[in-house]
Amino acid sequence: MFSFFKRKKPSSVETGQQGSATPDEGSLSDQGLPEPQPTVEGPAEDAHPQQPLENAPIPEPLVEREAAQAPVDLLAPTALPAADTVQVDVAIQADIPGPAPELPSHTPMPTPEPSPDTPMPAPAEIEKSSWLTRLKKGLSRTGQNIGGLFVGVKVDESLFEDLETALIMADAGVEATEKLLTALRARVRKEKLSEAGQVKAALRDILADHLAPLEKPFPLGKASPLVIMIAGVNGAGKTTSIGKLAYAFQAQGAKVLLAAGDTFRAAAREQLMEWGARNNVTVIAQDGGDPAAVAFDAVNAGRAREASVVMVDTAGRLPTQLHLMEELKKIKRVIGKADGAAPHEVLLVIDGNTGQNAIAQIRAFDAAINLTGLVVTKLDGTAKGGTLAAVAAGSQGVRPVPVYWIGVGEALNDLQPFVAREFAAALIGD
Ligand SMILES: Nc1nc2c(ncn2[C@@H]2O[C@H](COP(=O)(O)OP(=O)(O)OP(=O)(O)O)[C@@H](O)[C@H]2O)c(=O)[nH]1
Repeated sequence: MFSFFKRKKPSSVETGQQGSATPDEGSLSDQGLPEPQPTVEGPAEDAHPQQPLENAPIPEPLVEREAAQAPVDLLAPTALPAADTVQVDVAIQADIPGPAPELPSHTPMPTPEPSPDTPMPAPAEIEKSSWLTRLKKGLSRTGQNIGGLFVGVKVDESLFEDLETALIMADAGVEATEKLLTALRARVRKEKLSEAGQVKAALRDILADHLAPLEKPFPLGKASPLVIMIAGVNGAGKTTSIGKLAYAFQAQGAKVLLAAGDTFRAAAREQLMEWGARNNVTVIAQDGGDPAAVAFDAVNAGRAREASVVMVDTAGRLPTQLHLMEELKKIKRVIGKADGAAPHEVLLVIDGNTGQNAIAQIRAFDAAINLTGLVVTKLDGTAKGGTLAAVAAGSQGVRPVPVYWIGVGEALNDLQPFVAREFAAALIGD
């Protein structure tokens, strides 16, 4: 549910003020880039006091919004803002309370007195173990299907046959399944493994090694601002992931700026603004118009404000919608006009429930915009998780694009870096 943004009525907007630099590629030709046009600042009334809003020409509707001037108390109960017009084509009140973010549940529990003999786990350890529990829970369907095969059985050919079926059912695909089972048979022979538990441990190691090439730390400090373009099919979790990443990057000390490049769906822009408010970061938005313009302005704004990260959201699209795939290529090209080395990272967000279709998505988006990484969401619920094994195997000609993060829920800390060993353990129910 989106909050209603209360329109702040700026007392004035500077006459003739233009909005975004147009992303029209004609005007962004190699002959010379247009000077980035001034943008309408969030708290515009202080900046441009000369002319009443009613009489002012409506500027090109670029909005640069300081998402929240007062830090948002993430744990505070949500006070619904007074419902008013949703307007983002002029300055928006900066201190609108957004809805409370989904935070890890904080159920008050009676705290037992720590015994002097019992070492207390460090907060980081608690956080880690809770993440692993959630990952395991998210992948429990596959975990039970595969892990259950090793209970009370002999190590014989029928175990391998059942494993083959379970891996295929988990969306691992034929290539990965064959590769994994060939390696497992060889290990069983070589090490003369006779216990089902030993075979399970061997499978976990082989799977972890198989997935390891997909594990890569995200190069947050590679450039400044690091421009990250985010793409994916409709509803994959792009905007939500951007919000979670903004939170995570800020926690690492980064200064984040967001670009509402999904100009197709108005609610997506508002959704991103909510995330901006929650994280207290600037959001560059435009009412309708060209997503490339928003991206272009955001990169320039990021540089001017010395942001360390600029994340550009884009509208969801299917690889079969060729004109929309062309639009995505254009956004990428125009970002490159604002900064020759950008976008530094091009991420595809994939819904973990998509199964083998994820492979087709990766192939198509990779061909269009040359992906640098994946974010796999919704590995909770019905996701089977084996798709990552298929990606690692280069199934159906897919390039094994690194998986930077995986998501197992809607809470802020439900998106975490992909760790092959943890994922492999969860997949086999360990
Ligand atoms: N269960 C679960 N839900 C998620 C996860 N990530 C995102 N979602 C939910 O998925 C839904 C769609 O997420 P969005 O971020 O709006 O997806 P989008 O890709 O930006 O959508 P479009 O802009 O329409 O293409 C929202 O309800 C999110 O809360 C996840 O890891 N687990």
